[in-house]
Amino acid sequence: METLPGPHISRLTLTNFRNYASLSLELKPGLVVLSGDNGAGKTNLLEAISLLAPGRGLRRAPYADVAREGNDGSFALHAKLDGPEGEVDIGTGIMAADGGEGGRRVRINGAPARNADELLQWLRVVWLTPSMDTLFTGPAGDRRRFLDRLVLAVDAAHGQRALAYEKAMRGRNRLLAENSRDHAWFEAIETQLAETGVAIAAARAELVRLLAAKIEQLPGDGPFPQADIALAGELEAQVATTPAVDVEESFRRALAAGRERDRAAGRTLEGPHRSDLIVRHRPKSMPAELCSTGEQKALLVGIVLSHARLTGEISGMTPILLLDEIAAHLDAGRRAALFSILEDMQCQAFMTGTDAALFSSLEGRAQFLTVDHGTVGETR
Ligand SMILES: Nc1ncnc2c1ncn2[C@@H]1O[C@H](COP(=O)(O)OP(=O)(O)OP(=O)(O)O)[C@@H](O)[C@H]1O
Repeated sequence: METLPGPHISRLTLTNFRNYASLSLELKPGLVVLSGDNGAGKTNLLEAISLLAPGRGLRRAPYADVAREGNDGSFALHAKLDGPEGEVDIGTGIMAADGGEGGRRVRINGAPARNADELLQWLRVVWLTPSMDTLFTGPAGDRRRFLDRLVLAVDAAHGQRALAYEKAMRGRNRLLAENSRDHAWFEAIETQLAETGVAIAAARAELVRLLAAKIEQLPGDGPFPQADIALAGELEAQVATTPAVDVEESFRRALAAGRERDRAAGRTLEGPHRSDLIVRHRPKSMPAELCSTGEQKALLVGIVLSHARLTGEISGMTPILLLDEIAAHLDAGRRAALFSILEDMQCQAFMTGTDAALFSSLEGRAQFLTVDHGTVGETR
């Protein structure tokens, strides 16, 4: 399937965002290199772009931390997008009067959006940050969150599904904590948990199936090794072989049967909030968590690039990629390979580094910007 060049940000404006009092940047399609000293504001810029996707951005920070310190607590971002369907204006931020309550506002072409999920009609943003270096060795929750973001990029309904599941789970946990024996209440909540839980598991299983097929297309002896990916989770295993209604029913029954056990534990012990993503380094036949730091990074890059291709095919929109300190763990050969893959994908990709020299092979093929204390200048 033919993938069109992705939408790209042609202008980005920041007001009172982190260490930027005000900034207006003209951006080109393709590769953008942001270099500057530690603390200059490179990651802050990527964070701003990540807020053009639903959610709390790549740091998952409270909005109070995002607003420029010493100000009134407000911040605003504007992006002009050039996409297959023409130009789109996106605005998001927090007003001082809101105080962060009720989430950030989103406007698309001047009109208020119902929620941030509407952004997915216009662009997809995918990121890879140094905090993800511990993805394979860290807690399962990090991998679940990573997986759910991958699902959300190809299936815009996934965010609402996850919210509905969490809400139902909080409701059930509250009943457990209150020592309630209200059977009808439990049944109503557990029915919701079963419906949304199975929908989550099915969406994850579908994503893993599609992504695994895409990973197959990475060259077997290439710079970014093929990963074997699988889901570890009761529901995810069942949805692969059993009709969803039957999985729902058995999950509902298991929840009802597990009430006293969960009451003793103080929380719901079963469900897709306990699942994990299992990754193996295929050429080495080794669990990802036992690979070297550089090997894990290369594995992750392979997964993220495969996912970006998949997203481009499914949504028709190649995602905008945010690659924070990407060059740090990659040797020269892998860096060059990454650059040429990104160019082939025709996506706008932002890459940061303290050392612009790591990107010198991109001279004439990328936009180079220097970041310095909350200002950004064009270097060449
Ligand atoms: N709300 C805020 N208001 C003002 N400044 C902030 C705010 N939040 C963070 N900063 C400042 O932003 C700077 C960090 O910027 P950023 O994380 O983008 O750095 P970086 O260029 O990516 O650096 P590194 O190379 O070290 O990763 C710090 O100096 C920090 O104090």
